[in-house]
Amino acid sequence: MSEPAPTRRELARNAVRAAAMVWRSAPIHVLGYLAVTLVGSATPVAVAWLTKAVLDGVARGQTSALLNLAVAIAVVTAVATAVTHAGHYLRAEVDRRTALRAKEELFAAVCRVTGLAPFESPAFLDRLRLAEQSASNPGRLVDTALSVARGTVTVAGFVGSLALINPAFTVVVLLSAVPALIIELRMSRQRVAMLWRIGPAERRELFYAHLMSTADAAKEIRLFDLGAFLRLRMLAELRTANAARRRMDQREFSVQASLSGASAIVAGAGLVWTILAAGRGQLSVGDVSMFVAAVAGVQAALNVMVSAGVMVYEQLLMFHHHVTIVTAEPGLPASSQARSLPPLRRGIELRDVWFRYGPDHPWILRGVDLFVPNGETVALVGRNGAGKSTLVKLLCRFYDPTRGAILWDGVDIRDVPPETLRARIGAVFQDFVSYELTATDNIAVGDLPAAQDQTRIEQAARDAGVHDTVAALPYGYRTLLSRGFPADEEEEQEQGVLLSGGQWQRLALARAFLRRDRDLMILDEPSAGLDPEAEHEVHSQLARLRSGRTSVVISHRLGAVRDADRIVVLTDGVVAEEGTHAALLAEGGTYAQLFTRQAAGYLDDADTAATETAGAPR
Ligand SMILES: Nc1ncnc2c1ncn2[C@@H]1O[C@H](COP(=O)(O)OP(=O)(O)OP(=O)(O)O)[C@@H](O)[C@H]1O
Repeated sequence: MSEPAPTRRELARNAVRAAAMVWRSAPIHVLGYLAVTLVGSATPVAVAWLTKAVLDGVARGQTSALLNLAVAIAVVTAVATAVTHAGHYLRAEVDRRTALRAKEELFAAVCRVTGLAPFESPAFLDRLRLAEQSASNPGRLVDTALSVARGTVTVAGFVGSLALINPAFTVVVLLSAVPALIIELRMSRQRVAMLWRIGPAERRELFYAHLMSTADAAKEIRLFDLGAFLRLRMLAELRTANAARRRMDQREFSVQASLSGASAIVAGAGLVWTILAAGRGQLSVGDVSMFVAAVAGVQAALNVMVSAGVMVYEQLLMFHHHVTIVTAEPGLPASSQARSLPPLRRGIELRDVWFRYGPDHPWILRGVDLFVPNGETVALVGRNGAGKSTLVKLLCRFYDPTRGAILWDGVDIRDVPPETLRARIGAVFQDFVSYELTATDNIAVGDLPAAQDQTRIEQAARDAGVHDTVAALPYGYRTLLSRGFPADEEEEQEQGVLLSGGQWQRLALARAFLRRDRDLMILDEPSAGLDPEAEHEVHSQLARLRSGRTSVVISHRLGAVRDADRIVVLTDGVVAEEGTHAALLAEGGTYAQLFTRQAAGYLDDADTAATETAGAPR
């Protein structure tokens, strides 16, 4: 798996973008860093000059000025130390500020993604990981750019001296850096491509490591004794990634060894020429020593420049992942004529909706025609995998139908900005999220602006039947619902608490109650984790909430949906049956079969109980 490398033009644009980001994030610190770097590079020269003056003074016997010179050397040395420390601090601050901005940009873009498909795409997830990595140390760009600048100054300084002695050889030394640059650039492209290739292995390694270190999986891992199995898998992924990195390092090592050999040959040839010229009396001993120093200086500086240039290039290749995500379209195709969405009046229609999760996936919906009238409750039932949750995801426009359309009072929902549509929907999803936040926050996420009002939160909790539970927590609504984080020190909470599955389910319901004023309420298995009494209570509450509102309810507990205005049975990707509970029972189809089987299960239990009671010893 590889991906096309960015073009030169794209890289140039990325360079400007990266420089602008570093500059905008920390202009003062960047300037400060430049200043201390310049001062830092000037101090050795100053010390050298001052030392020379001291030595000359000693030689001439002018000891009166020596004290001042000694103080000057001490001051310059102190300045050199101070600017080194200041440089470290400023560089770290540039890193921190730029990383903050890069992360802000990156995750704003991630949150802008409108559909769910990218989060199920390995390419997107790999890119996101590399983009995060590229944001972790952006100050390196400044450093490497400075190294290039410093190298240029050194090269310019030595090239002058070298050219005076042997102009032709100067050209040879300079040209010898060109193949090195080309080869190193190719290596850095290969390195970035290698990082892309090992992305899935590294993500799997993280996945196994995460599994082994979180409470969610701890029970099963211990009961099924999965520790060694997961650890070995994690290590296998790490070995795969290491092997790819090692191969790359070995290739780089052999290339760099060859390049060093080539530089040594160039330098050696120069030295031979110099010695011969000195032998012929064309060069003095001083010229030979200058020549040797200048060749070494130019080669060392060119090396630094090439490595720094290559590092900038590599960083820009990595930064390309950041730019790709940040500048990507938000996902679902946007209509050219975005329409507003008036409150629902007539209803929502699914017109010949076909859907599959990808071109190589099976069809899940195969031409669903369905009308959800305004103010009515439609219950979706069907066997596992029939496509009920998928249909609900299409209603929220997490995906677009592959064929057909969903119309909201006749308006195709693809013509409406997704956030406008979603603002009109309240939902409890089958796989709702248990946020490791306080109880208040766990409810407030249902409607953040409205949730400023604590009484609304408490009312939603009351409606969901969870108020008493929350109020009885050690810190009431402020209690942290997690044991994985230290609780709020200001509140003097020592550690958070955990809720039971059914209590979490009720909190998720409270979130939905906070959005009770929305046009469409989606309830996907809203009572899955509740005990029978709680289920009855919640369904009665939901029935009150739904009354006069449009809702789509999914439940395998058919007793809970029998009161729906319309029950729709999904089978093989189409609406197989539709009607009221009574009508569908009378029809004697799939619904009647499912319902009677479920009811028989309850009856069997009752019968057993009755038999046991009857047969109990008198
Ligand atoms: N994100 C996804 N990518 C690929 N396939 C998916 C995805 N989500 C669901 N599926 C597949 O779509 C089919 C329908 O799943 P869906 O969750 O809609 O069924 P359901 O009727 O809600 O089932 P259940 O009653 O078990 O909750 C399943 O075969 C499932 O494997």
